[in-house]
Amino acid sequence: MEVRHATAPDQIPGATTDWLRRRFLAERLFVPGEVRLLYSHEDRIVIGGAQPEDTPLRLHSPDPLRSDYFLQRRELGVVNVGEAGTVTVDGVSYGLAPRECLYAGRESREVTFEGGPFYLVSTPAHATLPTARATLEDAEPVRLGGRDGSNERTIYKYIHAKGVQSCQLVLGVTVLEPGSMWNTMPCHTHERRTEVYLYFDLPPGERVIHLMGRPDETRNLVVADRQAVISPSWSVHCGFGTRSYSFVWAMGGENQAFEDMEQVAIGEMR
Ligand SMILES: O=C[C@H](O)[C@@H](O)CC(=O)C(=O)O
Ligand SMILES: [Zn+2]
Repeated sequence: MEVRHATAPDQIPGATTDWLRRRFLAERLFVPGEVRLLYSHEDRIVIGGAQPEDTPLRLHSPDPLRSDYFLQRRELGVVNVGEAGTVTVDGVSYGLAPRECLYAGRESREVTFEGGPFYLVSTPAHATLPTARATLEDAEPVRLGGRDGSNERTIYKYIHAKGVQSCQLVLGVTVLEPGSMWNTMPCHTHERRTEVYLYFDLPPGERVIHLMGRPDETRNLVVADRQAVISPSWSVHCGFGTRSYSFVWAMGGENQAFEDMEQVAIGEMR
């Protein structure tokens, strides 16, 4: 498991493209036949990809966690970013349609994956909450944006204060309409949470130009399908694609108040 240290905004001026990509972009989470994990010290979020081939894959507990099993002190969100799939938690199997979500609570001992592939996001957990599946309908889809802004999109909230319960994880999926390019515009920061975006449903030859950094000191990352960007609390996170796409957004930190964000007017951005 790769471990990444936390960063500070004063490291951004002078940063090279390569440095930015090594710190903030996860390029290879999805490898056939593997569960790949990445530990970020930003709110101790672990992200990963599970891409089973002919045999099911099992969630292991890498040494940096120093735990008997992965979810001993953690909770987990799983999103199917591929075709139909099944996630089994301690002997109970949950079928997940494309873009659907499973929450696995703390102290779940055995998690296995078939089909998918699946994107994984985990945060430390102080309590044991029930494992639960969330379908697209459960998420009470909200339409946002419009044609004028090239940002017609539907946001599905799965794990949040009024949905599937968790200790700190907040997670959902946003799906852009064909012909819509922009996500999260106008953009924001949230001083009390780290957020990670995993872009998916993007055709192989296409890219998302993701903007990050302080509002008045932005940089871009050119992101391919099934790559993730870590946004520390001080960083904006928004982007536009060369085609429409979907993304999983997931947060961990001080609170779960989705609306607790600092809005950034486009005129403040540099
Ligand atoms: O803090 C919240 C997140 O950045 C996302 O929910 C934004 C998003 O999905 C969108 O505007 O499309
Ligand atoms: Zn956000």
